[in-house]
Amino acid sequence: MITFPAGRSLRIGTRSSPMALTQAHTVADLLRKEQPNLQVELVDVTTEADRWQGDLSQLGGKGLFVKQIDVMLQRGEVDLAVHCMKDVPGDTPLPEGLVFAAHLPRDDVRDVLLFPEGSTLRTLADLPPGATVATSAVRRKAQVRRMRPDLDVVRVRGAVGSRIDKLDGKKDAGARLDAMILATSGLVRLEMSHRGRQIFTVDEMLPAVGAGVLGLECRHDDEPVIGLLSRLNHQRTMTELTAERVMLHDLRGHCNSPIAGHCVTEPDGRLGLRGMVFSADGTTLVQAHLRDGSTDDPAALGARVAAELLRQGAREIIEAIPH
Ligand SMILES: NCc1[nH]cc(CCC(=O)O)c1CC(=O)O
Repeated sequence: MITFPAGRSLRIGTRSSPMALTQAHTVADLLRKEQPNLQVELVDVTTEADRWQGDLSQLGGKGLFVKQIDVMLQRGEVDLAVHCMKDVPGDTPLPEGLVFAAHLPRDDVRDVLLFPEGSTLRTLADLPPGATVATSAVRRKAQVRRMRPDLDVVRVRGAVGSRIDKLDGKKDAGARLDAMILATSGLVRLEMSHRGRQIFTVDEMLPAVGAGVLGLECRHDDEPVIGLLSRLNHQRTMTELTAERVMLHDLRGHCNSPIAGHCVTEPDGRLGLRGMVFSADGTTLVQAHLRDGSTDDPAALGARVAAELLRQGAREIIEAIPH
């Protein structure tokens, strides 16, 4: 076993949003538990995507949140990046020389509905016809439209905390929002889970590929860091994530693709993977669910589900969405 050199400090590159900082601190704490006298340093990175206030797809997609930190990692300016796997693009290979050395145990994958502070509403069904629901993900928009075609789904951007401020009318007065959809895991990380009302089941709203998974990325030749990180790896999460990401890759989803994918280890020990591809308005949808995957070869399951979705016309649906 390669031990981490005494005296070397580990630099974690992180965005300065509250959620990114919480995630970086969580990883720093886990690493210090593995190696009690480890020096960990957080290096703040403000990405172009953090500064951009417009539609992310115009800037090049949400992959930009990870790209800038990846460049610093390649240059050796930081040693470790903590990425939400949901934000790691599936249609492009990992940047040269970088590797995910570990994935933490998956958090809650489900999406959750919030209402403005003080509202007595509890579920999507409580909203009056034509009410406004905010979300930035086409995947969520399409699935809301399936449950409530009468609702007006509008885009919202920014860090989770500032989105909630918008919902509460504390920002952008005028753009009244009646409800908002966010990731449960994000709310939990920000200690705001008390704001969640209806948690959607995965049947109601299939999660994004990689939802709730944090990936720890480093240089592929940085053996001391790889050795340290690999002690934090959660095998089941890694296996399920592999099936989902192979599916995403085979679908060649672009950053704005309305693709959902969720893999679970079934009680019988087999892998089950469900995938969905939606048109932007949610009116067209293809789906596949295979439950006979082997944990020894999650990639094969991902490829089979992707092939089934493509057979049903997924390519045409994906290409029809502007990107
Ligand atoms: N797109 C932003 C983003 N990236 C990861 C999460 C939450 C954590 C996760 O699902 O991994 C969020 C916030 C949200 O979607 O509400």
